[in-house]
Amino acid sequence: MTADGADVQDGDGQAEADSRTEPKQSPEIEVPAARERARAIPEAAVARLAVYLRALSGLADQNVSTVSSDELAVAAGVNSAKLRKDLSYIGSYGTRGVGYEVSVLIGQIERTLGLTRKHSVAVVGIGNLGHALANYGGFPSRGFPVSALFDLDPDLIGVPVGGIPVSHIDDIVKVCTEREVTIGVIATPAQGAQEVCDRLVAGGVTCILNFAPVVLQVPENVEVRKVDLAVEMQILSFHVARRQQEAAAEADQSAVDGADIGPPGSGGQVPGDVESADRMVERL
Ligand SMILES: NC(=O)c1ccc[n+]([C@@H]2O[C@H](COP(=O)([O-])OP(=O)(O)OC[C@H]3O[C@@H](n4cnc5c(N)ncnc54)[C@H](O)[C@@H]3O)[C@@H](O)[C@H]2O)c1
Repeated sequence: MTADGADVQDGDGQAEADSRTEPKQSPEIEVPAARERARAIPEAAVARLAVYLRALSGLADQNVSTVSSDELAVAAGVNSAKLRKDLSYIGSYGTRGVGYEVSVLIGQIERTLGLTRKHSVAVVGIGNLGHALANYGGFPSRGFPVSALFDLDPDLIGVPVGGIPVSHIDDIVKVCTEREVTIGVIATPAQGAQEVCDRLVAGGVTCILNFAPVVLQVPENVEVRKVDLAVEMQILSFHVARRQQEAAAEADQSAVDGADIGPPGSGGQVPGDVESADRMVERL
């Protein structure tokens, strides 16, 4: 894949104005600066960085060495101005006429997302959701191997799911410590989720992905993300409703505009557009 000449232009970010080339990799200076930048990255941009990483990994698999922002934006399904802005948060501006070096950008995003650290995942609650998560083959290839499963149902203990035998919840601290689990996925009912969380933390887990419909209390050094598909659907619903409102407002506006340029003698009203005229009267 080749880069287009117009790749690295000012998008929407002031940060893009000063530099056009990749900062030199100097660990002594680069690491604290990168940490500082990572703190300032908006949450939504962090989520998109993960999407760029997936697209970049696909390009690397095809031996693509450079990519333009337009090409990467298409591959990631975002607009290229947003992509350039997001990459500016991690100090990556690409090179004019060349674009971004795929391997360098992968390294930068991985460092920013903390993926250079080895992760190991435990899933707790091997019911419908836990089974699906444990059987999903996509986590190991993205750097998140599942290494432990826990439940309290005696029928499940010792049964392999996705190749890993389910351990009893009472062994959670010991097993998590031994297997150096860093991410705990809670897929138990709400009741009991806090206790599961506390036990994961006691086993050294510092990242919790919580599917249970409950707000968890954790120490300051522990990061929690709550996954709620109903919330995602509500957000989708909000966007659709907003689009419909915008479309209705536009239709109203064009009715008003149409009324202004109506045929001579019509008093500005397009014949038959009684409903729009009524709305105009309401507005007055
Ligand atoms: N966030 C979402 O979008 C979403 C979607 C689906 C389900 N969920 C939630 O995920 C959770 C699991 O749903 P499910 O359909 O898989 O339920 P499920 O009843 O099929 O499975 C729950 C499992 O947890 C085990 N369990 C119960 N208490 C436990 C404890 N203290 N320690 C260890 N294991 C325990 C049970 O034995 C069972 O195997 C529920 O809280 C549900 O509300 C969330």
